[in-house]
Parts: sequence; structure tokens; C-alpha cells
Amino acid sequence: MLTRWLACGLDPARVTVLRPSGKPVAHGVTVVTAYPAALPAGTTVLLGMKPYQIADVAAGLAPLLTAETRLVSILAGTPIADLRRHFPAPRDVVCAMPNLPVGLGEGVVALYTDAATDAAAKADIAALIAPLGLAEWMGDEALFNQVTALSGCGPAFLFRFIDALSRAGEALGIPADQAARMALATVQGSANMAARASVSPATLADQVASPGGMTRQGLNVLDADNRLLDLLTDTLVAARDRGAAMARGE
Ligand SMILES: NC(=O)C1=CN([C@@H]2O[C@H](COP(=O)(O)OP(=O)(O)OC[C@H]3O[C@@H](n4cnc5c(N)ncnc54)[C@H](OP(=O)(O)O)[C@@H]3O)[C@@H](O)[C@H]2O)C=CC1
Ligand SMILES: O=C(O)[C@@H]1CCC=N1
Repeated sequence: MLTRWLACGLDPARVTVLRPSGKPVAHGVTVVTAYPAALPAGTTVLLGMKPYQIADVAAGLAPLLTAETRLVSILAGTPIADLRRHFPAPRDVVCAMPNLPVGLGEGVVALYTDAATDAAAKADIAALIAPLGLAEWMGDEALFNQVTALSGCGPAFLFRFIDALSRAGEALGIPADQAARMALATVQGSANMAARASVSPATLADQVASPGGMTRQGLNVLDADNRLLDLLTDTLVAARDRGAAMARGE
């Protein structure tokens, strides 16, 4: 997220990162390993540590936050009620679920806030998120683990698909390096085409398939007994359920 914000012109002098390792983050960005005595007025805090660390982090951070501090969390499986319990002072609290392509401005960010958050703060945070890619406000927090499974975890599932497509080609005798290049370029071109198309991906799949041809035979394998659909549904269910377990502290 920070990579993209800096690329879009955010002044690095306005950013402070707290990380225990103290490793540099980017030119001009201040990195600290301990909390300052106070935060400047108008600070937006973005939580990005592991979800299970919330209590430890709150012990040091919560006393620094005021009603005016804006709090944005990207912690998976962490409902807004947990954030408000650990960080009681801020009025404006937003849950954001980015995915890795936000670094290119081609990500997806699911967002949720509650009625306590001020409308102006919500608009400011929407403007902050906008350069990262597609932003989707969720009306129902109960869907947050589902959208985390779909778009937050989604890049990993797509990377796995690209790798599997490549290795399947290799298994059929295509040289490994060529299979890898062709699988990646096929996914990239197809995603770009689907993004620009006026018809759905399902229709595009049928358009590739010449009647009685090769593609239809392949699609029949993916479609038999809803094989691919069931596989992806099971994948999202497993990820969603892990989010629910994390929310229970497991
Ligand atoms: N990976 C992804 O695609 C996505 C991740 N998330 C969420 O992002 C968060 C981070 O995940 P991920 O990037 O995979 O994890 P990483 O381990 O890469 O990053 C965790 C970060 O937390 C810092 N940290 C560790 N302890 C503390 C502490 N006590 N106080 C403050 N900061 C601390 C670490 O600092 P240091 O570098 O110095 O060790 C590190 O920068 C998680 O909550 C996850 O749910 C959300 C959406 C997508
Ligand atoms: O794996 C995780 O828990 C986080 C949530 C979305 C992507 N990574």
C-alpha cells in the first residue's frame, strides 16, 4: 500500500512506520522501533501486524490515540468490534482488506465501517484507498471473511493456477521455461481481455470453444460435476472459515 501511495506522490516525510526490526522502508520514510510520546494531530494509523498481535500492539498504541485519530486495520479476521475494544478512543475506524496487486494500483480493497465513523472520515479514507485499485465498501460486515477469501487471498489462488497451468503443459512435454512464459502470458492476456469485454467471462469461455473442437473437450473436464466450481468453492470456504476461527482467537 505504501509503495503505491509513494508512487502516487505521497510525501514520505508524512509517513512514520513502526516495525520492531527497524529495517528501512523507503527513502524519506521515518522508521521507528518504539512508540513516540504522542502522535501529531490528524494522524491516520494503519495497523498491519499479524492479527494475533492486536493485544500486544494495543498495550503500547491505544494510549496514544485520541477521538480524532483515524484507525485503519488490514488485519484479517479481525472485526470492527475487536478493534474498538482494543482501541477505544478513535471515533473513525475502518476495516480494509487489500490484496498484493495494490502495489501496482491494480489491487482490490474491501472496506467496512460502522455508523460511529464520521462521513467525512469515510470519504477521506476512500480517497486514500482509491489509488490502490478497485475499492468495494461492504454493507454487511458478516461478509468480510468471504471477501477476504475471494480477493485478499485470491492472488495466491491465481498464482497457484498459473503454476499448475504451466506444470500441466510441462507434463504434456512442453519445455518448462516455455510453459511458464506461455501460462503467465495466457492468464495476463485473458484477464485483460475479460476486463475490457462487454460479455461475461463465462460467455468468453464459450467463444473460445469452437463447436466440436479442442477447447470444448478441455472445458468438459473442468465442468464435469462442477469440478472447478466445487474446488474453488471449497477453497474459499476453507479460507473464510479460517478468518472466523481467527476472530475467535484460534
Ligand atoms: N499478505 C497479504 O496479502 C495480506 C495481508 N493482510 C494482513 O496484513 C497483516 C500482515 O501480514 P503479512 O504482511 O503477511 O505479515 P508480515 O510478517 O510480512 O508483516 C508483519 C509486520 O508486522 C510488524 N510487526 C511485528 N510485530 C510488531 C509489533 N509488535 N508492533 C508493530 N509491528 C509489528 C513486522 O515488522 P518487522 O518487519 O520489523 O518484523 C512486519 O512489518 C496481517 O494482519 C494480515 O492479515 C491483509 C491483506 C493481504
Ligand atoms: O493469509 C492471510 O491471512 C492474509 C489475508 C489475506 C491475505 N493474506
